[in-house]
Amino acid sequence: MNIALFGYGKMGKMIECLAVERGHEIVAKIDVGSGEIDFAKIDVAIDFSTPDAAYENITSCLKNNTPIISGTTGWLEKFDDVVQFCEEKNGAFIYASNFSLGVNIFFELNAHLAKMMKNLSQYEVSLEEIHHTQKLDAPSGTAITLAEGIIANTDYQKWKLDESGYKQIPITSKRIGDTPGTHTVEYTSEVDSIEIKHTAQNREGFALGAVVAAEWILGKTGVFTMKDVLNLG
Ligand SMILES: NC(=O)C1=CN([C@@H]2O[C@H](COP(=O)(O)OP(=O)(O)OC[C@H]3O[C@@H](n4cnc5c(N)ncnc54)[C@H](OP(=O)(O)O)[C@@H]3O)[C@@H](O)[C@H]2O)C=CC1
Ligand SMILES: O=C(O)C1=N[C@H](C(=O)O)C[C@H](O)C1
Repeated sequence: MNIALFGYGKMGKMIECLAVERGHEIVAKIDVGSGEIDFAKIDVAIDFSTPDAAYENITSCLKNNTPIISGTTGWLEKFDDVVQFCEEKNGAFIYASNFSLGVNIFFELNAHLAKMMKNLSQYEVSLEEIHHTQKLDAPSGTAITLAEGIIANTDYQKWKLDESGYKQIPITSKRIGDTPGTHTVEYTSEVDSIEIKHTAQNREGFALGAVVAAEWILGKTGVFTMKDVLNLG
């Protein structure tokens, strides 16, 4: 499969290694200021760029009938526009705030726990995410997905960075060294606390998930999620 990488930073480089190991060819590495793109030779594109660049990268792939996998976080105010555009173009698109198998299992666990906690008003929920100091967005996309999973299964109505409130989930974001990504969901009462936690040891799980998603989407049309790819739940 011929893969184009939009964004050739920490993730782009890791994806290149894994994709080549799995027998794919990287036919384009698109970074800031790259010239014209020859879409004719691209089977599928993978975008791990920046919050400012993702929308343009994704829509240019859809305009050129190129399936696109995006893991870039921090641009989701335009997500609905992209979904509509993908449908208009009869294109193929997957976004995931986190491509790792472990985090996608963690998302299922989070939803299940939230259902169990729904009527237990003595517990209050909070989220914490820790990432490396170069990260541009906060809270992390993964923390937002976790908060949305709790909102969908309880009476909580929204999340807020660093702020508790009525029916509101507080998210704390910490930036420490080179931390690849640690997410904790905690329910606390007067007498105890329940905690579930996912710790990425490195970026390999994210990169492998993105390559698996690229392999999976070839020949399909529509807007999909990692739940479709991994056949979870
Ligand atoms: N969904 C998931 O599983 C994961 C998501 N992420 C997300 O992926 C994104 C990238 O992460 P990471 O690789 O660590 O970040 P990096 O900063 O290491 O890499 C981003 C790259 O994108 C480049 N870039 C900037 N503008 C454009 C553009 N217009 N088109 C193409 N590339 C561009 C940057 O170039 P320059 O440095 O010159 O600006 C840089 O090389 C982030 O949003 C992060 O949150 C990260 C890990 C896992
Ligand atoms: O920027 C990162 O590094 C990561 N970003 C994603 C996020 O915002 O959730 C996924 C992962 O945690 C690493």
